[in-house]
Amino acid sequence: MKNLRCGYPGHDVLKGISFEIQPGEFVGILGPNGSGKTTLLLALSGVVDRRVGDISIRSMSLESLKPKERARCMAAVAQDSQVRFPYSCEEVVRMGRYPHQKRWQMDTFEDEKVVRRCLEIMDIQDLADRLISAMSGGERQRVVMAKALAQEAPILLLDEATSAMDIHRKLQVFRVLEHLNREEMLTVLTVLHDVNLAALYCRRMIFLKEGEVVADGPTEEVLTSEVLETVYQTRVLVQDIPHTGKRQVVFLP
Ligand SMILES: Nc1ncnc2c1ncn2[C@@H]1O[C@H](COP(=O)(O)OP(=O)(O)OP(=O)(O)O)[C@@H](O)[C@H]1O
Repeated sequence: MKNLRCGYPGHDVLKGISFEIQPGEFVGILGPNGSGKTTLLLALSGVVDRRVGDISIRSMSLESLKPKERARCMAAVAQDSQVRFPYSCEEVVRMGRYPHQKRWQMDTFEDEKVVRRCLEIMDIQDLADRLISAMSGGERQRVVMAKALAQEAPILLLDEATSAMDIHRKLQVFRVLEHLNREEMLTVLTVLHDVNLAALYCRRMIFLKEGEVVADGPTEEVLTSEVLETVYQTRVLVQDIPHTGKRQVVFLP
């Protein structure tokens, strides 16, 4: 992403953002409400048009990719992934295979295998026949995550994709993502409000404020009280936790 300016009619949200992400990185995008995190992911997915600047993926400009090619490159989970029709959970996960299929093509053995695997790794086999419209928020998020993984794209964009899950489920999902990231080179770019969850799994963090990057680097370098107090205007205590080797943040009242 090079010098990207974009936003909505009448106002630019991102004010000249540049960064490069290498295959196999696990990156957290953090920042206050309205700082432009969702807009950044929407620009990367090609939903919000850029006004100035360039976005390229594997040396190809985003605009040169056809929708199905984009979907084979990147899978995305939106902040509020509502599925308004009464599809079963399995049908929703199956939709993730669409970018790999030709028109009118029946599901192949490979499609079936991938759908089974994604139901299993998101631990939703028991929900397979349930209607997505009749699921809890956290259950629905696991289904939508399974659908994104079924796309088998090398890049995964997540926008608060685990926000409705309990802590056990959040950690379970992030452990799966970490495994796919390390073993299969899945590149993960995730918007998160939970700084401590990000600190456990993201090896790089990009902090946005008012549409600009205020810090970008390895987690151990940018997750500091100075950066957090600048970004969130809140006093914090940053600690390195023994046994885990991870850094965690306490927000002070
Ligand atoms: N469809 C839209 N039309 C006009 N303005 C929008 C639209 N969507 C978002 N905005 C505005 O753009 C700015 C950035 O929004 P964005 O959703 O990218 O922020 P965010 O960092 O993801 O926030 P949050 O943490 O609350 O999800 C905000 O000021 C918001 O009000």
